[in-house]
Amino acid sequence: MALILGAVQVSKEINGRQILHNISLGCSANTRLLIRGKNGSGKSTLLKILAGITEPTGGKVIRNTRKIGYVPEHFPDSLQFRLKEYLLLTASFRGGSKAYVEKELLEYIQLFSLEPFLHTSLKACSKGTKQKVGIIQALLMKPNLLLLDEPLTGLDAESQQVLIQLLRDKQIPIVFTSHEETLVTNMAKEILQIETGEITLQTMNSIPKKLIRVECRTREELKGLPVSQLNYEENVAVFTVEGDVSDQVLQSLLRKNCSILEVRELR
Ligand SMILES: Nc1ncnc2c1ncn2[C@@H]1O[C@H](COP(=O)(O)OP(=O)(O)OP(=O)(O)O)[C@@H](O)[C@H]1O
Repeated sequence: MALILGAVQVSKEINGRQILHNISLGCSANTRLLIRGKNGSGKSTLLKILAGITEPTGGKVIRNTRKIGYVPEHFPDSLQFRLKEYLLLTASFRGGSKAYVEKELLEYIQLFSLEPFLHTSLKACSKGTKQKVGIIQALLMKPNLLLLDEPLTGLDAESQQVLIQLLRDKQIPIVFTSHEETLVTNMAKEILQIETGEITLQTMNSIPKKLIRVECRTREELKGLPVSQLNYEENVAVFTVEGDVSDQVLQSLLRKNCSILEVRELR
């Protein structure tokens, strides 16, 4: 699969202190890579290097796209804009029709319940609201790769679910850091563990399979879906799907007007 982003033996030294040592990784279309580690282990520094915000002092980064959506851990404090004004401005850099950009922005505003804050100055916005602005800003540019530093931090439970769902539907590679278990179980396909700037573990993460029970008129409705252990009787189908495709399967069934009767994680 084509490489979209790669790090080759990347190191970073700041003020004579080695922050990262020989980190290598690669991202292709299906990547959902979680960078995990204790506070101060070097996760944000690595993400900044991947995003091109800061340069490595050793090794190199290969970027085969220029459309990288980067969401920092902390939204900048010094911006002199109001919320909607800022998002419209940043979205305008992407080009294209203004009406289309506004429509898309409106959808994100509704999705993240930002209506009450549209004309609030960014400086006066809460941490969670600023976090949403950072996320929407990155998504509006239609990136080919997302780099997210602690994306769930500061978001309320409902907005966390909205974001997880949005990200799971994206067909682009996503590299993220998180201390939250929800993102580990719902999104990470691979985990890269770093401790004091060094990779200590690189592993695959299996998202639990799901058992789905659904009412549908004919067995044909299930044709072409990646389901297994299918049992169909009297308009009710019971089957299992891999965790990472379960959302797509559910959406496809809903589009066919099937009624979802049960969705259960299989551990
Ligand atoms: N600009 C800088 N100047 C000096 N030291 C820095 C700088 N940026 C990062 N560091 C140091 O590098 C180390 C790694 O920091 P980094 O922010 O990457 O950690 P992290 O794993 O993201 O931590 P957290 O989980 O707390 O967000 C820390 O010891 C930090 O103090």
